[in-house]
Amino acid sequence: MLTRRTPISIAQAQAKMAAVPLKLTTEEIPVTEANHRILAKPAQAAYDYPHFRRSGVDGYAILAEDDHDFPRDFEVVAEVPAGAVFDKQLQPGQTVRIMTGACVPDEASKVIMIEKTRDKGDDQVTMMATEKHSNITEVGTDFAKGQEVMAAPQEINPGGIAVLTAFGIQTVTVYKQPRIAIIATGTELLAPNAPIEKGKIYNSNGPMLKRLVEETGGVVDEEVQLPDDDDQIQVALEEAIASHEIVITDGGVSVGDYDFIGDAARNADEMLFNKVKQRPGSVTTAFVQDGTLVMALSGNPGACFTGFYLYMEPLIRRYQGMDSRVKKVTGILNAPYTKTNGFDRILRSTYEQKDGTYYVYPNGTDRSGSLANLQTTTCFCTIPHSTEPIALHSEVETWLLPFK
Ligand SMILES: Nc1nc2c(c(=O)[nH]1)N[C@H]1C(S)=C(S)[C@@H](COP(=O)(O)OP(=O)(O)OC[C@H]3O[C@@H](n4cnc5c(N)ncnc54)[C@H](O)[C@@H]3O)O[C@H]1N2
Ligand code: MOO
Repeated sequence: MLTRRTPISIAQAQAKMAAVPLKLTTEEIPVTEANHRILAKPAQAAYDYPHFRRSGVDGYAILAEDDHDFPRDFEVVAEVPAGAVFDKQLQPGQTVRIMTGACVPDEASKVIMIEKTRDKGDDQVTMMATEKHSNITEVGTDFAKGQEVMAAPQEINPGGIAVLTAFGIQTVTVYKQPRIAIIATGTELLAPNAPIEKGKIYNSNGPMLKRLVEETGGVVDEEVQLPDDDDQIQVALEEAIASHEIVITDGGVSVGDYDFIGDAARNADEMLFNKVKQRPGSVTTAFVQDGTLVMALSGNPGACFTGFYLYMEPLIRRYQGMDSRVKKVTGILNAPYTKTNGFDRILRSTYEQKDGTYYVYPNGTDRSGSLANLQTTTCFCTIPHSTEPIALHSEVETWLLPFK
């Protein structure tokens, strides 16, 4: 029997996803493994940085009282390489030869660069001229002791790893990444190494979804491909739900004889939606079962890609205390689009930004079943449902995609 579905708007579907309660948990991990993880607890400076007066050049440190009447001769009383400390007191007429990164004696006011000096031998050096700047980085120039060096939540990047490491911080508290299972369904799906056959296709959505999840900060620890077999799908779904925060299914969500995911949605603890007023991806379905969110994306590649960004990306980000990275802006439609639509249509597009305005270009086909433009799409734009074609240069809601 054909099951009737009640479609809701994209905004309503997104609101339902945003209202799903999530249990955010944290873990402590080594800083060296924290790249792209989301910091959950801010980090503080345990000491001033730098914590000693640091020479910015290779040269000679001098006292303020000697900083006049150049050229001028000095007695070189020590050499201070990086890592060493001059443990005496610099006297008038004396200098220490000091290297970049080395600790400048407290009493010195300036470091004269080597290029401005002449070595006279016998521990004597002539400084030819003074310097405009001290060439010394004072204590606490980067961070003062107790200052927040990294606020939370934020994504740690290689630069952030340097900041944390500079304070000897070895572990950080980050949000746990949601564990996600991907179940691709379809008897037409071939094994990756099988020869191509008439009527069959490779599971191109599976690897795409895995990378989309990973780029968003989730962990895919189960990836299965199943034929359209109700029993097999039910068993896989139950097992995946029992051990994951999120399960993504792909395909088999329409009303065909072999589309079994819709039944699981209707029988679930909570059905969020099983049809959205959008193209592509009107069949997109979401439900909660035993506390696990199941997102059923369309098998059609264009719809699968679109559905991920509209519904999955914000959820995976929220699991890590962060907002979606899909940036919503107003764009100007820079190519005609004459089709009328009963549902809002999300066009895979590209954009350019000129003088603060986003110009949006539909990126070839808008067909749900096409994957031709997935590599080159950089944004979506929404063509609102309407019985009239949308005019060229209309303002359109535009969704800039991350990683593009
Ligand atoms: N009678 C109706 N038929 C259809 C309706 C409808 O309302 N009534 N909706 C259409 C719309 S709209 C869409 S979208 C699709 C959705 O289909 P499913 O999500 O159930 O997906 P499948 O039927 O399994 O496959 C659709 C298409 O995608 C290909 N596919 C599936 N899995 C993959 C994969 N892992 N990698 C690449 N391609 C995949 C599959 O071979 C089909 O060509 O239903 C319409 N039908
Ligand atoms: O929902 Mo389908 O992807 O709209 O063609």
